[in-house]
Amino acid sequence: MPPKRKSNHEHRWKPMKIECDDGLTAEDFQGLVAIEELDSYHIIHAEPSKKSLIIDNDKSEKEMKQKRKKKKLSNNINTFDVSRQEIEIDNEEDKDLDMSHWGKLSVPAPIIQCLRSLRMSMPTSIQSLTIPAAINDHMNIYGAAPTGSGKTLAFAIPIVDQIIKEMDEMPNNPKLRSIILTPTRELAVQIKQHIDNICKFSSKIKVALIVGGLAIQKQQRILSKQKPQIIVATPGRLWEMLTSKTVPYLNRESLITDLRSLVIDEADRMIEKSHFRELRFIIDFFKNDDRNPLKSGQCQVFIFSATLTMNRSIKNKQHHRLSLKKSDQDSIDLIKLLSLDRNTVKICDLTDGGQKSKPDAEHLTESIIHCQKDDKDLYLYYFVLNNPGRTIVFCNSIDCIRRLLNLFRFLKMNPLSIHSSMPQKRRLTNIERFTATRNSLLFATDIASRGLDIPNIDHVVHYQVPRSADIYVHRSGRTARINNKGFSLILCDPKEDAFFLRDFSKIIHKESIAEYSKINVRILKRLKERIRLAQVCDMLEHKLRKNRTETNWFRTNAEACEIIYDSDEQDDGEHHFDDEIQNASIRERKDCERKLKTYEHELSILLKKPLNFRSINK
Ligand SMILES: Nc1ncnc2c1ncn2[C@@H]1O[C@H](COP(=O)(O)OP(=O)(O)OP(=O)(O)O)[C@@H](O)[C@H]1O
Repeated sequence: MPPKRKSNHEHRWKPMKIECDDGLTAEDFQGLVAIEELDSYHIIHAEPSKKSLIIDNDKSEKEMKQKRKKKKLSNNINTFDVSRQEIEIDNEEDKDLDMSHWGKLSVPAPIIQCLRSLRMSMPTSIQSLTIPAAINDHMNIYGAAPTGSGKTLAFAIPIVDQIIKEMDEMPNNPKLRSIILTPTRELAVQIKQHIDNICKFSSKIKVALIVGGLAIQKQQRILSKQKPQIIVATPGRLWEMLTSKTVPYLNRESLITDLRSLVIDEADRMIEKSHFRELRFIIDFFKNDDRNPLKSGQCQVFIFSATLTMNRSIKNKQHHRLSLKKSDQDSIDLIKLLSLDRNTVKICDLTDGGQKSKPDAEHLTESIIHCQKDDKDLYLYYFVLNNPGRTIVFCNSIDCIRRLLNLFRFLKMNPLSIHSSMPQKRRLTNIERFTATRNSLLFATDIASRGLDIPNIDHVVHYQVPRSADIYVHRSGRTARINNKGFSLILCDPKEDAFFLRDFSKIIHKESIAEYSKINVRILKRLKERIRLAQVCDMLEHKLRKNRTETNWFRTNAEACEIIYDSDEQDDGEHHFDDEIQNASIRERKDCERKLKTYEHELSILLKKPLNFRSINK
């Protein structure tokens, strides 16, 4: 039905005050008595023959909201009445799933229906161990389980269960009940999505994201307006908000009295130098109050990671790790640091002290290519061409990522990247683009090594050997998640090999990492020329960038000295900055541009020639 057209008098015209700030007097309005305005409308442009319609905005907005809500309901699982615990199931296939295993763990019906719609019928081992202890016995949980084994739901389900129980009692008075701390922003975004997925039965459960790199004002507004029961945060931004006292909802008193759970995800990372300061602030915030909710048991604590129990003497060997001061020794023991009574903590270690933090050999195939440092580009290119799919390549530095990104752009591989110097929004869109494309290549630093749950990553490549064993575990764990198969490849130069052998062998079982065998020397030779050309193009482009930066520097300085600067034309003599340098720079730039064009053209011809990988893979 088309919206009803309204006559003029039905609209809500409002008198408007005439402002005369611009020096206008009433006389200037020449007999005009008053102005009225109408702001609650929008115009729908009809077909050319018909007139446009003015629609009452209040009403149409309402209608649109209702429509949106209806659509949302039909897309998701339905019904919001938690107490009735009846949720309609959209998909006929889901009805046949046996969800009884979750019921046995005391998971409430609304969550089970969400899990059904996600087609998760069987709890994972860590979920089976921790959920009943958290829900029924209200234990604090200290959980170590392999990467991709479902640790997020192991803490998310008890947190939501607690909120459901409370909603029955006081449905209209939301309070901040849970804070989840994670080391990276991307992980926080993902945890929020996981929780949203199991809260679809109720629009009343709100989860907010408090992370750096995105507008703080917007996050403050969301907190004030939505009053979320759950906050997923990175410690720095949370601390900033707490201390700025700009959001009344996030005040000291409410945290001490209202909070019912605190999660420290990737806990071993959180106690490393870069995150520990802010985490300690937050913990001290609770500890410095006589009513410390962590100590009293009012606030349940969840501590999780795949490498939580990994032998610390191995992890701490690396220089970049927390150099422990004597006074900080205790901080490593999070249970002690949080003032938890050990009798209230359920310790679940499914990793055998870190020996089994990765997916098992049945699911994760680990491989290595020993090569010279200069040949890594070639082997990486070979591997990616020979193994189509979703591949994430980890590097130890941002410079390395930038170089590889450029190189693989010249090779027309459409690479993406993620590292800490990138604007947050681009980090998130790059992950989205990587996830949305079946054959995609992402270069990443270790900000992407922990926790990220991107579906169906087929391969992980360690372009540089990671600096510690736990990083190796987390990087490799981006593939082979939740019983899927995956492949991890290390590119190892002789220097790294010595280090790898010395420091990793105890934890990683180097003997289980086989030498990558599918190398065809004939194809490798052909790829060599492509790599050489791409490297030359990269080098030339780098030179060009440098030249531009220098030119800009000259220009800025020339302008500062009030000297006329023209990069392309000869100066007429009187005021010139430094002709010789300037002209050399222009010549160099033009030479670079010409060479770059030639090499790019040569490379594009080579890239069109087919390579027959099929014969090797048979
Ligand atoms: N019981 C389940 N059945 C099927 N899939 C599940 C189940 N529990 C969790 N998953 C899915 O498994 C994937 C991995 O879960 P999650 O990210 O929680 O792993 P993790 O143990 O935290 O991994 P990491 O240590 O790498 O952070 C997610 O996509 C999640 O939705």
